[in-house]
Amino acid sequence: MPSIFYFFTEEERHLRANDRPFNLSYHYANNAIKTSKYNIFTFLPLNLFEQFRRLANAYFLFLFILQLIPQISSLSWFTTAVPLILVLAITAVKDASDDINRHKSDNQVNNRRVNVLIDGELRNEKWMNVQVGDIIKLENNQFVTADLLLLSSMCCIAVSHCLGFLVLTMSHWLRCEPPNNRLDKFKGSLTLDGQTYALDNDKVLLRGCTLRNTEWCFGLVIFGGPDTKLMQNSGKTTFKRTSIDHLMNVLVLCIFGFLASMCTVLAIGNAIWEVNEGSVFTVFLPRESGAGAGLSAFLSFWSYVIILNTVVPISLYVSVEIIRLGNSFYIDWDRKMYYPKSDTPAQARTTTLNEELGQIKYIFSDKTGTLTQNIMTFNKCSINGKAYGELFDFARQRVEITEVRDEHCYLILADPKFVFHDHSLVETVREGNPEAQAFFRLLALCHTVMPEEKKEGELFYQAQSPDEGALVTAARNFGFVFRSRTPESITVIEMGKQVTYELLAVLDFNNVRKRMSVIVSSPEGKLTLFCKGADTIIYERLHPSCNKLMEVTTGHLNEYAGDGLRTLVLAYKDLDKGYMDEWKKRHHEASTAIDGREERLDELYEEIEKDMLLLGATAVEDKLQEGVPQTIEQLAKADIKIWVLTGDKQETAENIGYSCNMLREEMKDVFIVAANTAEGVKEELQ
Ligand SMILES: Nc1ncnc2c1ncn2[C@@H]1O[C@H](COP(=O)(O)OP(=O)(O)OP(=O)(O)O)[C@@H](O)[C@H]1O
Ligand SMILES: [Mg+2]
Repeated sequence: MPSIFYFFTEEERHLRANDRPFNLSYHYANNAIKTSKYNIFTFLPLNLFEQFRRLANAYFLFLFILQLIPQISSLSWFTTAVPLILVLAITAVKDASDDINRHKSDNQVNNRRVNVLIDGELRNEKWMNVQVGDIIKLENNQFVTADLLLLSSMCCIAVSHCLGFLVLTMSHWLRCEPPNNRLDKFKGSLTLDGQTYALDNDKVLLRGCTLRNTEWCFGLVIFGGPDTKLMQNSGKTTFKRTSIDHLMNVLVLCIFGFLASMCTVLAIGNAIWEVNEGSVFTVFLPRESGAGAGLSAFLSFWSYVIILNTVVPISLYVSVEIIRLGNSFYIDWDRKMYYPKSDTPAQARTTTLNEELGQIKYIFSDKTGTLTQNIMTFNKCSINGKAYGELFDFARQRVEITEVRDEHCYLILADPKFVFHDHSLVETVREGNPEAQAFFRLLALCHTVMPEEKKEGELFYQAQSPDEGALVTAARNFGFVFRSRTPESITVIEMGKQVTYELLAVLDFNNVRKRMSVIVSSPEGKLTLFCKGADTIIYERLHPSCNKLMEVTTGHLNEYAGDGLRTLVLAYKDLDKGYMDEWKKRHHEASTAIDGREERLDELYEEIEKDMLLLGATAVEDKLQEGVPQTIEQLAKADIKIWVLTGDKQETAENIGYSCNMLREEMKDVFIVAANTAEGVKEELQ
């Protein structure tokens, strides 16, 4: 391939694993990074240039130049030069020390070591010497060196479809998109022995991440150093201006105008004086005799600029900055903004925006984890039309509390911290109620949790979403212990008996689908699809025979939502072998398709996730964080409008809104905007 490509903007990246000469011909950036701005030689000119881009400095420089002209200045040059040089020097020292720190951190990162596969053996190389196309080996808890295509790993965690180790002599060819800053998208393809495989976001590890729960992995470097998504995202920070800055700029400009007009008037006066009286005053300013009145007026215009320069309050900028700096110290020191539990003081991250704090009109907040604790507890459930969980009497007080702990010998591996306030459910499961068992089997199978069993009998769950963690833990304590998973199977201990299910497909969750499913085959060969998701979504996809059960369950769901609990609906469907085989084939085709992959998969999911049978619903509680209602009340008093983002069911969201004082009783008609398009929303608002 011609190296001419280098001169054009890259349109598509081509590379081959472990073929340095080939990859080098494209002149891709290697893995060294540079965040520093200057080196020894460029420091002085670049830094001065940057400093003089600030209005105050440029203004003083201009005055200084005027003062150097003897015909204009009656003041000596050092009156401006000394303060200017002082300011420049202090800033330069600060910039230099910042840049030295950047150099240090660059060096530290660039000199990290990683194992690179070169000529068939692993060599310990510096990060900066890693090239695009190299195969590197990462170990647990190591930082990911560059943007990698995951080739193989011990314990595939996020990646269920590993590509298998690239045999190095095989003819292969990798094409992918050029470097960009989209963290959530990656498109590429791998041609191996004439077969093309699609590569997507799931198969790349990005620089800046850390490898976890994985003994080792091999990855192929796709983007290095400045081309990595991390570096592509670290753009220049824009300088933010507050409204006071704007006002100050306008005022200073007006004062400049005033100065200019004053000098003009004085210069005209000077010209008139000279015509009438002659140039007697020139003892102060050395001027050649015989110069015309016009020239003299022009020169004296600039003299007045120097003499009257104090009307321009350029030091205002400096003073305001000092005030803000002091202000930010007060914020950092504020005892009332200190949270002792986690030892967190308030922190003024930027010193330029302090006064804007008093001008806040809107607060945009996330719900889960920001307003709430993000500690989910499985509280209630409805199985086949019967509700279990805390029982309340009319006065809404607990009447019967029986805690479910691992007092039963069959509950091996139970989580000792789990409590559930209703004993009848344990009895129901133990008696072998098929729906209750299917309910917990579903919870044990349909999720993306990773188990970790460090010691025999000590099981930990690592859940990306805490809701799922709570549900799987619940199943575990009711006798359906999710024990381990591989990309092809899930092992569950059901009422003390170990059962391994073959995992045929995972229909992932995303916030458009609002549901997730798994298709598993039991050891007896029975094929089942288990699905859990938002009630509205699942209800649309149920078999008509569930109508009655649906009504009862809806009643329970409304009750749960009324208590502000997060609900999920569970459903299942038995599949027959012939259909599944055929579906699986189409699924494989769709998942390796290069264009329209997502749409095709969605269609297939839609096709199989229908006519399901309802099992029940779960209710998970996520308590509000301490002080949230009080804080929101205070904010509301200050007339600050608050927007909260959540994916919860509408009733749940409303109830949480009430419980955290976002919505108050007197706000009688909460109105709902339910449109899906920008236009629709506008119309409804009107
Ligand atoms: N792991 C999951 N499996 C199946 N369905 C889920 C899962 N997580 C959430 N859902 C459903 O999808 C809906 C949207 O969830 P999503 O996670 O997108 O919301 P969110 O924006 O994270 O909201 P929140 O911040 O309140 O969690 C939820 O109301 C729930 O019904
Ligand atoms: Mg969520």
